[in-house]
Amino acid sequence: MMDKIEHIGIAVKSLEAAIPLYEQLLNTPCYKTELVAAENVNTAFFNAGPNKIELLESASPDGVIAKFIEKKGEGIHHIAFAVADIDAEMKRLAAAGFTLLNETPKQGADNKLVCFLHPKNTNGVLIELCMEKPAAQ
Ligand SMILES: C[C@@H](C(=O)O)C(=O)SCCNC(=O)CCNC(=O)[C@H](O)C(C)(C)COP(=O)(O)OP(=O)(O)OC[C@H]1O[C@@H](n2cnc3c(N)ncnc32)[C@H](O)[C@@H]1OP(=O)(O)O
Ligand SMILES: [Co+2]
Repeated sequence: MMDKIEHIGIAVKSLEAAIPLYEQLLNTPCYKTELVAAENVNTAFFNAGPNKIELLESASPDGVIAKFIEKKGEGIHHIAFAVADIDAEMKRLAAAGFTLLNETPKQGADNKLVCFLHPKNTNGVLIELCMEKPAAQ
């Protein structure tokens, strides 16, 4: 089962410019920035009630965010749902015919394991599943 919307990802050209703007918009400070090297993105997070906003800036000119902005411009890039068991959700969705963009959960921001679903099977919306990483044994 999908739980709440964990965050909405927004592609921006410049975090330096977008962070103060979103701080003003949401009337709350950015609580963390993080480079997610595996995804080639710099991220910035804000709380919005029970949900979060994730700003995404490409960490290199050939990253997925740079490509997205080149094609579509800045804007909403993905919707992330919190899931309690990412392996079980990935199995369920693959069996239902969705296209998983990674076959095993991968490292996301904020100590999460994540999986993306191709937008071609989800009405043009890139979906992210994310699960809090279990504490190391
Ligand atoms: C840090 C982490 C976290 O929260 O923890 C994150 O969020 S990282 C967030 C950044 N990482 C990711 O997004 C990883 C998953 N994304 C990907 O693997 C890729 O971006 C794909 C979604 C497969 C697209 O890559 P691809 O090389 O195929 O790009 P492309 O430009 O040729 O796009 C193929 C088709 O998908 C569409 N397309 C591309 N990105 C899209 C998006 N974000 N939302 C909706 N549609 C999208 C294009 O317009 C195109 O449609 P047409 O064919 O109709 O022209
Ligand atoms: Co995300």
